[in-house]
Amino acid sequence: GAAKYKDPKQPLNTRINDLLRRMTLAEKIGQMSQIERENATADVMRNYFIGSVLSGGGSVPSPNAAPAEWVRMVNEIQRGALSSRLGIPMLYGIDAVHGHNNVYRATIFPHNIGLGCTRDPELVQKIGAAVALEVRATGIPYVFAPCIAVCRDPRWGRCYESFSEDPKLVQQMTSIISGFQGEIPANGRLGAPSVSGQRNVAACAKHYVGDGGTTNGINENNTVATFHELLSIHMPPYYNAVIRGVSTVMVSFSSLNGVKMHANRPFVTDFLKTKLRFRGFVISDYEGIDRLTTPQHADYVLSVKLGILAGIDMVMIPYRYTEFIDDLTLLVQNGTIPMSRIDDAVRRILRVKFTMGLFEHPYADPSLTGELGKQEHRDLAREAVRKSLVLLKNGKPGEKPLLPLPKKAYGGSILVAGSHADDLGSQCGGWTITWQGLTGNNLTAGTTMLDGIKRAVEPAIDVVYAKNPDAGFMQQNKVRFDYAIVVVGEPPYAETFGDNLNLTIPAPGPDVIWNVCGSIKCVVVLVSGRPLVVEPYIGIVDALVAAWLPGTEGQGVADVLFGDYGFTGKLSRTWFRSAEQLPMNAGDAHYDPLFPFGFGLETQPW
Ligand SMILES: OC[C@@H]1[C@@H](O)[C@H](O)[C@@H](O)c2nc(CNc3ccccc3)cn21
Repeated sequence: GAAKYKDPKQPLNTRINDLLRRMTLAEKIGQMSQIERENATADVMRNYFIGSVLSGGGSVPSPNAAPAEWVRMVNEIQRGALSSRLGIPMLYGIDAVHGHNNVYRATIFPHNIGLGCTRDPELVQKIGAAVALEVRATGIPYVFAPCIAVCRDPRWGRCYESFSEDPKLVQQMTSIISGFQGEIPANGRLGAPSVSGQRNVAACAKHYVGDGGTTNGINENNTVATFHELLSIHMPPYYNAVIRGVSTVMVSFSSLNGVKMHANRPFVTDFLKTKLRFRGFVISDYEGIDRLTTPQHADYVLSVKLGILAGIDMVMIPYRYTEFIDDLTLLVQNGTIPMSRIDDAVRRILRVKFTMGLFEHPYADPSLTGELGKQEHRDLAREAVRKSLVLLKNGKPGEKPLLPLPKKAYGGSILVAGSHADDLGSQCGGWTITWQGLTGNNLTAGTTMLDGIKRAVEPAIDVVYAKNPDAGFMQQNKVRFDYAIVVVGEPPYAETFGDNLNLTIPAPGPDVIWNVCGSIKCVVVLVSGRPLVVEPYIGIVDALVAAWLPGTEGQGVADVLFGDYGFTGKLSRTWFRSAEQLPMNAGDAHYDPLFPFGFGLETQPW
């Protein structure tokens, strides 16, 4: 009859063993290779037995491609993979780190720093489930998310990808894994990968381990920590991820006490695989093994040897896949890498593919294309925006609170000022449509905060928008406006481009605050991937709101500013006074924040 591995009624391990014993070394090494989609022709897939394909940030079939075009592309690559001798389906992975963020018209949710402020793990689980549907709408079954970093220094360019500085809060937010993958089955085996069905996706807990603890927050740098500090700060979210059946774990570019994680066998193999009993597969980061040497790729045979022997099972080799395959083949044939290591890697990869039903459902489900950007998901994102906002000041001493704002301004007009009030790209931040993100309003479908404000106020109210009002404008209009909403913040950035040692509000934000708030009543809304230096302005503003990176559903900000909902958000990380204090986290001996971890004023809805 049919080969046992093709029979879904066979026990999982029977299928794995039956397939593994049939595989040549080339087919095994092919399964361990993940290449960039632009190289993934049907011929390459078939001839190199490629097991996985990725979209790097911004890698799309065409600009503003519709779901149907994504489906066609993914299916075409899959056809190539299935035409190989054993017909092992390929696994397509993409970064869906705050919605399906590479895809035009996808719902973009608040980045993780804002989700941490909601203190709502159930909401975050629903977000995972919604994102899974939007990812499946494009025929993709695997996401490089969630980032479960515990960011300990906001000078790190990726701090917004971290739910919190507090490991317990990050542990709670691993609920997103159960949203992505579905809940583990009652009889599930601890550490076994678990994807419930074809409306779920395989997830990836990243970046293992200590990515959020590097010195001065320098991206991809060195985390100095005792074993106790590591286990009490950076490791806890991985316990929860493994218990929740996370299918994959991505290794961090960073080092731990001087040892590169991509070459760290004691942690990748002995701790994660043996001690924590993780039974999914470990994937490298993008050219992560190349970066084991300085300069990167200086000794690729050594890189391959160290990475694979450390316990990496699948290697993200976007372009140099033939070199990887040749070098690994050589290392196995000359006995440097035992076949048992290769077999462990392939078993783990096959376990994920069999468990998630990829052999039975290798192609996209075209009935799901309508899930992308669905209004129901946008409403969920709008709720998340509302709950992510943190109210840091409301009313000057001895004065009544400014928020919630009245929807009818007595003088008939309000001022909205600042670059970030009408900039969809900036309110989404990095990892949106492109790797680094974009400014402006043409990148995708969404609602700016200005749009939201205009919809929230009474029709008769005149909303005047001035991106960068100078002192003259304010002088001429001193009595015209009842109050102003000033929206300023950071430009979009990702990874190392976001590393920043001073954390001040970029120009012309401070000038806008001085000009507007020095003249009329104002609420400042800060759009940023982390706390910034605000102490100099605290006295002059009437109210201050941290909005983080809210995503496409900007009207969630107006919902709370105008009292349809109350402020409930609580800081997911310490708000420092100046960068000279950093790193400074709750629990530290010297703790002198402007606003402490957990702080957040509340308002009642009208
Ligand atoms: O996009 C794949 C991975 C991502 O999952 C990791 O979290 C992140 O560390 C990561 N960095 C790169 C390298 N940068 C890059 C991004 C987009 C296109 C090309 C290179 C790729 N990736």
